[in-house]
Amino acid sequence: MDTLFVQELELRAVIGVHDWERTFAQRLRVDLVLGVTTEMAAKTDDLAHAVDYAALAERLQALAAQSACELIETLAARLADEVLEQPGVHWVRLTLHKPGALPAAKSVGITIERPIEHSAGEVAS
Ligand SMILES: Nc1nc2c(c(=O)[nH]1)N=C([C@H](O)[C@@H](O)CO)CN2
Repeated sequence: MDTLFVQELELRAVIGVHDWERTFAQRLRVDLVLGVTTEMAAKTDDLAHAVDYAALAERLQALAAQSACELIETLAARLADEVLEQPGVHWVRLTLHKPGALPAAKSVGITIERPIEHSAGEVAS
């Protein structure tokens, strides 16, 4: 199994448990590691046989922008489900950072791991 990664993708989302957090979109960052098979993409040199990380990044940014979760756990799970909807993704490890959450810390966040069985998405061969 190969891995495809995206580091520090910027997202914006309404997120947080406090009333003041419900009034504006906060800046978040997400790190992704995807379990993928790359043999066919490498053999054909054709994006149609690869997981398109640019298209995936846009989908995650759009999903975050439309969301309004209270907890980072909830948004992370929804983002992971979206990743697993992509054909060819077998599993995902996703870290969601909320840099502004704790003034005394550089960042806080959560890392979740999900196998394809966790989602309704199908794996394309
Ligand atoms: N486990 C979590 N703890 C907290 C969260 C969260 O999303 N998951 N969120 C908050 C607040 O929204 C915080 O970011 C700002 O005070 C607190 N704890």
